[in-house]
Amino acid sequence: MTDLRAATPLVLVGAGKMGGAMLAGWLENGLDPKGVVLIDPGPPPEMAALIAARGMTHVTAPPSDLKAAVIVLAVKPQVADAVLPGLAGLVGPGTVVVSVAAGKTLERLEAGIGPAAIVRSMPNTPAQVGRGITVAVANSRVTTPQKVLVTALLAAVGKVEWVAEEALIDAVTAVSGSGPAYVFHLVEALAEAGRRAGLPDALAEKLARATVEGAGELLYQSPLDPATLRKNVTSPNGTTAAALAVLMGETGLQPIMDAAVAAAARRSRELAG
Ligand SMILES: NC(=O)C1=CN([C@@H]2O[C@H](COP(=O)(O)OP(=O)(O)OC[C@H]3O[C@@H](n4cnc5c(N)ncnc54)[C@H](O)[C@@H]3O)[C@@H](O)[C@H]2O)C=CC1
Ligand SMILES: O=C(O)[C@@H]1CCC=N1
Repeated sequence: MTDLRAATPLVLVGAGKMGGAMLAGWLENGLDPKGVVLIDPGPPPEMAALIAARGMTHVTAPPSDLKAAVIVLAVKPQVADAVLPGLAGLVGPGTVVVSVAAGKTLERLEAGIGPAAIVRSMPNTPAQVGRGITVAVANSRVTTPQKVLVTALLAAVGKVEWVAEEALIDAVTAVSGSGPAYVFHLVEALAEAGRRAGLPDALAEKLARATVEGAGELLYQSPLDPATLRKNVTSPNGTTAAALAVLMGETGLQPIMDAAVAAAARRSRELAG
């Protein structure tokens, strides 16, 4: 288990779906709830329950008497600019700010909060079960120990990759940040196709869900690459081959995925503000 003691006091700004998923993962991994301060005027009910159950400090505005070790900014990009100046007082000489806000550039973040060590990162919600992946980029003020600390924090909820080129984060957002939604939609679409093929509702849902769960777990545990795993399902001239002729055809999944990822990356660039 990662030692997260150096990450406190940790101020989490925005304890919604992403901030909450990371927090749940950190608590699972031993983060001391007494070292956590949550700033959120309206957390979702399940988060409010977790805050109460674990005795975390919950405020609706930044406290004036605290210097944070880590500030995690997990509010919507559209409210980040308004929130950042109010967080400046929490920044001390050792503080590192970690933003998960889609689109918000390091330059824009620093313009809001003032001179600070800042990491722009893109996690995803499987962080909640310790199976996220986060890609991060640091500004020039981030020290090596701060990078080690942020890596420990992010690694507590999944895999971590650092990039030197900030522009890559828009494509990262489009692939892994938003990606879980594409997979969940695949479950919805597979279930719907099953219903249209005559399966009862509950069975169609159960089959689609279990198939994606199982395929994901196989991918996780297997040393084989996805193409080989796919080929292992595909008998020559069998049922899978018939389906893949559609999915891998000219109007199949690849052009749709290309368009979806391009749209998400474009939106990430727009969200810079
Ligand atoms: N949901 C996801 O899968 C991912 C989200 N992100 C990023 O995470 C950020 C948050 O997104 P979600 O968690 O999905 O949104 P959300 O709406 O679930 O959570 C945002 C939280 O911020 C709180 N909030 C609003 N105004 C605030 C303020 N002035 N001060 C403090 N807290 C305030 C809200 O009450 C809410 O609990 C966004 O910037 C998004 O781009 C990044 C990766 C994945
Ligand atoms: O949809 C969004 O904008 C955020 C960023 C990645 C996932 N959710």
